[in-house]
Amino acid sequence: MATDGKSNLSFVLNKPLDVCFQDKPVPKINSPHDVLVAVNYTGICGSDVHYWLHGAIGHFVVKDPMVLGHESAGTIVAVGDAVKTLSVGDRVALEPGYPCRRCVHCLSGHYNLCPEMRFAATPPYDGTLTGFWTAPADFCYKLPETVSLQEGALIEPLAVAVHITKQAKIQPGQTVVVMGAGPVGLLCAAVAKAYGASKVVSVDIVPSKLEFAKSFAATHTYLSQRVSPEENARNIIAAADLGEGADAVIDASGAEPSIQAALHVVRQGGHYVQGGMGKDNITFPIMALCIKEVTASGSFRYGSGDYRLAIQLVEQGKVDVKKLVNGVVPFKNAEEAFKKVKEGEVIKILIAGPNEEVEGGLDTTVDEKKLKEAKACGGSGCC
Ligand SMILES: NC(=O)c1ccc[n+]([C@@H]2O[C@H](COP(=O)([O-])OP(=O)(O)OC[C@H]3O[C@@H](n4cnc5c(N)ncnc54)[C@H](O)[C@@H]3O)[C@@H](O)[C@H]2O)c1
Ligand SMILES: OC[C@H](O)C(O)[C@@H](O)CO
Repeated sequence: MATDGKSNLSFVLNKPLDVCFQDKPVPKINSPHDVLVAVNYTGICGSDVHYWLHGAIGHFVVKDPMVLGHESAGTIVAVGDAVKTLSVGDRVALEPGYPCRRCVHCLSGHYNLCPEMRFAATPPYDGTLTGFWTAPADFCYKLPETVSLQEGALIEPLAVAVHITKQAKIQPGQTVVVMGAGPVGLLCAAVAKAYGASKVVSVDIVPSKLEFAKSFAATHTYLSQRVSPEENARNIIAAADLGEGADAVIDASGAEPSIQAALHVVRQGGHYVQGGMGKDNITFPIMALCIKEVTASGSFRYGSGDYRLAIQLVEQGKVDVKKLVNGVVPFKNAEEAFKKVKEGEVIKILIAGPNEEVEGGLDTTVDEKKLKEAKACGGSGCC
């Protein structure tokens, strides 16, 4: 068997700031529709860092030790008898949440809203920072030849951005403002451009993040000031010559001042999408929403078609996810990687699987100096 002699070492959160490595049994394929995947690379998401620091996100509380990680790509090592679409050796991006497939949300195509969702590294479910992972074959997406396994690990946050940006209903030639230039905001900016936006304005409170955004996808940037949301909004409109306002505004910060400014930046009849997750309750400019007849949507994770589109965007060279990766660390350095994300020293860092050789190790030279000013959540309130 391909797992012989291989480690199923897993990176386990016991309680806040208390992690350990545990050699767990290699999981078994329990359904003929499942596959067994050797995990090659895993990215760290803000939510992983949040669980590591606080042991909870909202009502999701880590009560028992939980394996972290959900942004992964791997290689198929075994397939169930009924699997027709994947073979041993295929390289795949892992979609880390499995819905019930039977409820009204699943049956209407919105499986991301399934109340029975089993999502990796959302308690009580273990995550993908482990040697081997079993998954339904239809939640493993074969990577094209030209897409690397490291890029494959970035498909998860890109799928988040695809889902958010879809809700913004961007038409070719339209203008888009993205609040927040962390990984999700950067990817939303790139997806908006791929959807044909003529102007994509990245807004943040950290100058170095905006410099990177300009080199990545943004046509314009704006450094948010400590002024009223209305004034920030007027400045954004002026900086990018948005006329009456932006056709679509995406919040990828979760920060209250950013959300407030967003409602003043969007044009009459425009679209506003809430992707950022910060405080549960904020003061919200509801009159602007009403009077301008803004269409507002929330966005949660990803649904039908989002992973496939994310992979296509990478394959076609429309979103260069490699640019976001500052370095790759061996599995034994997983906690160090979490610290670097928390300190805002990296945009994305990948942790190699426990059976993966890593050459070179972490390289934060690209952005180390600049990004040191940033905090992991950039003050959005999530951490
Ligand atoms: N909707 C979903 O399914 C989903 C999935 C993943 C992440 N998220 C959320 O999306 C958000 C972004 O994720 P990320 O990984 O890029 O996080 P991040 O913390 O790296 O990025 C947030 C960015 O917002 C910036 N920011 C803070 N205050 C601001 C302000 N007033 N104006 C403008 N920018 C401001 C920060 O400097 C930072 O660059 C987070 O809130 C995260 O929880 C949502
Ligand atoms: O990318 C998926 C997200 O990280 C998760 O949904 C998390 O933020 C909430 O559980």
